[in-house]
Order: sequence, then structure tokens, then C-alpha cells
Amino acid sequence: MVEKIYSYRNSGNVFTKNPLVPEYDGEGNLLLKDIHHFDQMTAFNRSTNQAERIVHSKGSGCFVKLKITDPLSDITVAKPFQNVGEEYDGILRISTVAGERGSGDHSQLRDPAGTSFKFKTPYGVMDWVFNNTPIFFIRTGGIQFEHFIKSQKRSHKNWLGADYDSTQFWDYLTLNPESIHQVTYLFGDRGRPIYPYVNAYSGHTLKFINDKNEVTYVQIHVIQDEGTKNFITNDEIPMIGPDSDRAFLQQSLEDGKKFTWTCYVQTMTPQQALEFKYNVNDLTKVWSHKDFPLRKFGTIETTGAITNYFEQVEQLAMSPANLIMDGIEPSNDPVLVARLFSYDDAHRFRFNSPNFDQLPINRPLSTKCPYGNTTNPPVKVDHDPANLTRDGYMGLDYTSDYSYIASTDNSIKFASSKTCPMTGLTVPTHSKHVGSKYRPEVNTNQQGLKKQQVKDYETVKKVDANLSFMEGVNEIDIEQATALYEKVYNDEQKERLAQAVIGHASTARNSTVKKRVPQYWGLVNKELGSKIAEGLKVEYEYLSLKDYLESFERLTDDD
Ligand code: HEM
Repeated sequence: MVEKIYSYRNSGNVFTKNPLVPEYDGEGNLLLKDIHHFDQMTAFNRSTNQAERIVHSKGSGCFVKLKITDPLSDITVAKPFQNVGEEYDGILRISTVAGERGSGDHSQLRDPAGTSFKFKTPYGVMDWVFNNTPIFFIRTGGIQFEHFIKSQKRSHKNWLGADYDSTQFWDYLTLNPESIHQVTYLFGDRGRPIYPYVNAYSGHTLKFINDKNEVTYVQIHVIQDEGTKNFITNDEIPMIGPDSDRAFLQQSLEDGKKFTWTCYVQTMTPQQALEFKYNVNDLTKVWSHKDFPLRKFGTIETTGAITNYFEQVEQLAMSPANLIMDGIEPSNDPVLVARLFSYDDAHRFRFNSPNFDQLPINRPLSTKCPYGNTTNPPVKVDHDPANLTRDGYMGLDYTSDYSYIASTDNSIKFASSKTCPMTGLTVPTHSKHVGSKYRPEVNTNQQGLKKQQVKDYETVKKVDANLSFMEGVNEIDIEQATALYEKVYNDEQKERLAQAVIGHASTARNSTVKKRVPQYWGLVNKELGSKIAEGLKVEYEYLSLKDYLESFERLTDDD
């Protein structure tokens, strides 16, 4: 009979050996057979955990629940949105974008807040990988993303961040003026939010499809019920160090506080999208709430603090592709399309395995238990997910018996329905992948087949095909930034924005870049440009957008 268990290995076998005393021979030589000693040292060497996310590395999390209050069944057949009262457990991860895993939270920085949700529904895993701003800096896709992100991170020249050297931060933004709407948002008070007083926006447009094959263009908004709070105007929350936001979130939840959000969609018909002043595929624009009112569909509330950071937050693998399902298609926004590929690719690298989605925090409800139940009380899942990839490092759950599907009807189907011996619940299996049927005639226009079934296809096609914003910048790209500055910000907020820009850009080490900063802000508002020039002690000449774009000089060597 074992009196005290000192140590154990992952095998779960019992050892009574003192874990702090290594095994040694009679002459004091440590022994190769001391498996605990090896375990300890090898685990330590690998305990830097997995690689950091290349962006959004610093994140904090908590558990949440999404409740559908007002179904969207008239605009989509997507299963998670059909039934009033359905609830999905999930996790929220709030992150900074540019900093490393050990860098400061938002109270220390000017950076958007990544606000991503992973919901486990009976119909599969649904991720909302959103930001706290409804717009973004870029709009032509993954091809712009690395340039932009690298300009916001440490300088490759001296490895200093923008606090000490903001040259590349401002060089990139001022040379890409389509960023200006997002930057006007970022240097407003909301640019330094406090967790979890943040909103979350899809930013991108999605295409919802209903049972009549009608398309609705949709953006999702998740609005904090207590309003957003920020470090600038809220001194009741102590923000004192790099982990202040994370500490505040964790402590509040451990103290029993609940945070809540309301979820809405903004919608457009294809005809409205076609006639829209801006382009629904352009991520730098918002849709007016007056013309496209918010329609409520759900609520989110926090359900608890995290209890294991690595397992629950670090190992999360969010993917915009997990929002795409029957009834929800991506729009042709090039940034969204690039993201559909990028995240899973990043995960395969970050986890050094294609099987990251089998980790407990990432996998669908029904694969944790072969009988389809993960929670207590058990959740009834809609179907047994069939994973069609095989093997690889960390592979655990392959829920079908066969690794192939046939291009014609399969004689061998996926595993038949199983009944859980503990609960008696039956999990229907995936039966969709049954291959294709005999095609009586060759249709050379295969590509368009599915789309042509869509109602109002000609209009949808015109909306989807319009990516005219990809080249060049126009006055239309500045006016929402001007409206935000002039009509939304009050005088105090305007003054704070100017001072925030002056403080930030004062570390730019290149005179050409520094001089360009007020000209960039002059595009938003002439007087704002002049004030920023005064603060930066540089000459200022107001330039129209056309003159601004034609004025660029190459960098001088004085940096
Ligand atoms: C072409 C543009 C973009 C690319 C290529 C891109 C790529 C990435 C990558 C590679 C990651 C790290 C994934 C990981 O290792 O887990 C990431 C994280 C993230 N991105 Fe993006 N991103 C883009 C634009 C955006 C936009 C527009 C938003 C918001 C609307 C956004 C929100 C987020 C969030 C919230 C995370 C953190 C997810 C988490 O909590 O784990 N990204 N992005």
C-alpha cells in the first residue's frame, strides 16, 4: 500500500521516490535510468511552450457563453443561428497585435485589440476572429499584411519599438493613406482600451445565404453592454504595468464579476450593396448605422476565468475559416480571403503539426469523447465530425475509419451512429461525403454552377467582382476619417488625438518621414495637420490628396 505519492509521469504509474532527489550510484554518479530526472530536464527545455503567434502574441482570455436571442433564419441556413435560446460555450482571447508575448497590454500602447471568440456549437466550431475596430489599415490582402505588420513591430535596424523609434511606423502609414480611417480610430481614446471593455467587429463583409438561395451581405458587431472603456479617460481602474489589463480581467472574473455583450448584424441586399457609395469588399470603410441599422441576434456573457493559461489561451488556434459553413460564405474582400488561408497555415507552423485542431481547446464537441459528449451534463451534438487528414505529429482523433473518400458514391461510409453507453445519446455521423453521381452530360461551365443557383445572381456577381479599390487612393478613402474626427470626436478628444500623434511621432528619426506626418493628418483636417506640425516642430504645407500623393520624396540618409 502506497502511503504517499511523490511523483508521477504522464503514464500515471505510481512512484514513491522523492522527486527532488536524483538517483545516484554508490560513488555519487547520477544514473541514466533516472526517468524522473530526464523528464524534469527535458520538459524544462521545451517549456518555452510553442512558438509565439507572429502577430497578436500577447493575449489574455476568459470563458464565455453565446446565446441566440433572435434567430437569423430568414437570412441564413447556418445552423448555429437558427434557434432562439440555443447557447454555445466558448472562449474569448483579447490580444495586442504588434508586441511580443511578454510585451505590454493595451494600457501601454497604441494598437488595435484583437477580440476573438471560439464557440463550440453542436454543429461544429465557430470562430469570430475580430478586432475592436470595425475597419483595418490595409485592403488588398495578404500581400500588404507583412509589410504593414513589420512596420508596426521593432525596427530591423536597431530592434527598437515605436516608443523609441517610430520611423517605420509612420513611414508605412503615411505612404499608404488608405490606412487613415483606422489610424484616426487608433489615436482616438479607443486606441488604448481596457480589457474587457472592448467591442468586437467582423470588419469584413460575409455573405449569408438562406433557404431560398438569397444572398445577404452581413457585418457582425459585438457591443460591450457597459460601453467601451479606455486607459485615457478611466482612472478608476489602475493601469500600472505591462500586465495591468490581464490582471484586471482575471481578478474581476475571480471576484465574480460578469461582463456582457450584445451581438448584432448589419445587413444589405445585393441591390443595396451594388448601389452602396462605398465598396462592401473594402475593409477600410464602415456602413452607416442609419442606413443599415443594427439587428440584434444574441448576447455573450463571461462564464469564468481561465485556469490554465497555456492550455486554454496559448494553445487556442483561431481561424476565420471556422466561420465559413453552409449558409455563411466569405465576401470577396481580399483581406478576408487571404486570412482564410493564413491562420491555419500559421497554426501548422506554430504547433509544428497539422493536428492543432485536435487539442482539447480547439476540437469540435463530438471528438473529445468517441461517443460525442464532452460536458457534464452532456451536450447532444448534431453530427460526428469527419476529419479527412491523417497522421502527423500530435494526431489523436480521426473519427472516421477510412482516410479517403471516393469521387463516386462510397461503398464504405463513415463510422455508423454510436450510442454513448453512459448517456444513451446517439451521435449521427457525417453522411454528406458520399461522392458524386453519374453526370449525364459534360458541362464545360462547371465553375459557375453553384453560384448560378443563387437568387439575383447577376447583381451578386457584380458586387463580388468589384475590387476597383485595389489600386490607388481617392478622396472617398479619406472622408470617413474626416467625419470621425470632425463629427464624432469632441474638442477634448480632438486635442488628445493631436497630442497622442505628436508624442508618438516625435520619436521618428527621419526628417522626411517626420515632415510627412502632419501632411498625412492634414488630409483628415487642415488645422489638425497644422497643430501636429507645430508639435513636431516641422514645416507644414497643406496638400490636397492628389498633391500629397505626388509629393513623396525618397527617404534621405539622415536616419
Ligand atoms: C491579410 C490580413 C491578415 C493576415 C494575413 C492575418 C494573419 C494573422 C495570423 C498569421 C495570426 C496568428 C495566428 C496564430 O498563430 O494563431 C493572426 C492573429 C489574429 N488576427 Fe489576423 N491577419 C490579418 C488581418 C486581420 C484582421 C483584418 C483582423 C480583424 C478583423 C485580424 C484579427 C486577428 C486576431 C484577433 C488574431 C488573434 C487570434 C487569437 O486570439 O489567437 N487579423 N492574424
